[in-house]
Amino acid sequence: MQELLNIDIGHLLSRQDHADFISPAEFENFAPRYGQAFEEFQAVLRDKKSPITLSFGEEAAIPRIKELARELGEKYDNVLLLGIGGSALGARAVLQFLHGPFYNLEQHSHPRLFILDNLDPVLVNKAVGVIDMARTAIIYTSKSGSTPETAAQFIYFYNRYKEAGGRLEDIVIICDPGDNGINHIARQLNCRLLHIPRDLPGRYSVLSSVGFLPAEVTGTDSARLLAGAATAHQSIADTPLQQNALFALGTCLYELAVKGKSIHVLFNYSSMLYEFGLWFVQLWAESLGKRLSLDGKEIHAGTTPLASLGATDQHSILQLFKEGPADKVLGFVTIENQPVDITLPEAFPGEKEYAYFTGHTMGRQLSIEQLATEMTLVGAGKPCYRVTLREISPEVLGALFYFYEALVVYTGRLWNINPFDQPGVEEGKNITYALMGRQDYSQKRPAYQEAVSRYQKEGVRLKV
Ligand SMILES: O=P(O)(O)OC[C@H]1O[C@](O)(CO)[C@@H](O)[C@@H]1O
Repeated sequence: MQELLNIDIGHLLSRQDHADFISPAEFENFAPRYGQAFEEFQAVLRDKKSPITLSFGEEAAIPRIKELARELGEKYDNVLLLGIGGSALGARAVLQFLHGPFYNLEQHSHPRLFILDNLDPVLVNKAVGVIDMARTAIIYTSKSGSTPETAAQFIYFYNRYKEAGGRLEDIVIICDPGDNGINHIARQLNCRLLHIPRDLPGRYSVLSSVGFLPAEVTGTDSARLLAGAATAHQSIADTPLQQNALFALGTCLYELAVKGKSIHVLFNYSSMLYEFGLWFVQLWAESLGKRLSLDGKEIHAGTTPLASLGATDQHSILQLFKEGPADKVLGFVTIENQPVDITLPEAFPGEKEYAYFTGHTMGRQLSIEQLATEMTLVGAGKPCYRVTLREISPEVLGALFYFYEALVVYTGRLWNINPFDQPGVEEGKNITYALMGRQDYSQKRPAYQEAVSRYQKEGVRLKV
């Protein structure tokens, strides 16, 4: 049987020395140079000692998650998921990949799923206009429980839910098991509570109750997502260096970054992968973008992730990819076996711009366009790799999530950084807490207020 994922790195390599690609000598040097780091990483995976392997322990939680999803489905027409970043992007990716963008408009036996992942009064107001709170269950997902955007949304919808006569014990809270405000609230409400493994960071948590419950609500078997991840895990952890796809790709991406390819584009050739692209952006950016190395040196690690959609973005950003700065490496993601294809009937036979479509399928046209795009980029000196997905299925998506999580953690080792923290986002949060009047930030408030007014005075305003 065909593999869940196939990785082609052939067009990251060149036949001779080439500044934009990996040369044969550089490639040959991978094993002696990085082999030990990779084999150590494999050992950590095999021993299930990496935070990402905590997902496999979540198998035990699946029966309870299924039961909860079934109950919510029986009682409610809608499920409203409140979360942001890693607490929402994975669920969005699962929904889009397995059900497409029109899930909420289709007729089916499962509840509609609304994922609100922004603090935006206009958006919230629009949602309120279409969601009947009396027929809506709430899932509040926050690893830390202190993320201010999600907390504000929860406060608002909790009140609307109460006003609509909602049963407090049906609210679902998904969070870290620590002693924090969100757990206190869960106990106070006596509501449903699911815990995320303590050492599983939010952006790596899609393969836990964070992704599993919304998936199950829409009828996706989360055990199949996890089974796909387990297949990828086994291949990454057990395949020797020379044939290991993760070793080859991760090492190429790191070496290309060092050679100045500072932007990593994921060019997804399926609208079903659009949200996966957003999940990838957070995972790559927050994990690898680090000022300090593990030994405290200022290194400003990482490359900038970008998500693009084929064929759509051939008509927007492709021009820049091909002829703009030579600072990008591109990964194409394609689907080998589409669940449906559409054959084009004969039309306008006398018009040469239209006649040639007759008998072609849209799927075939998309794969021709993907190949044409990739080939022209490689021809223009832009290194490209390709990930081919066997089909649209939970197993494939689980494997894809896990593969990119492992890719990030391995390349994090090469950068010598911690891929599991995000110190850079804390300062902005602290200013928000202080200015919003959070009690335990009262001492810091005057200094922040002064800094804010100084900052605003520095603005140079021009009229249009
Ligand atoms: O799940 P939480 O704790 O609400 O955090 C949401 C997001 O905020 C961050 O902590 C910072 O952006 C992300 O890492 C995380 O996914």
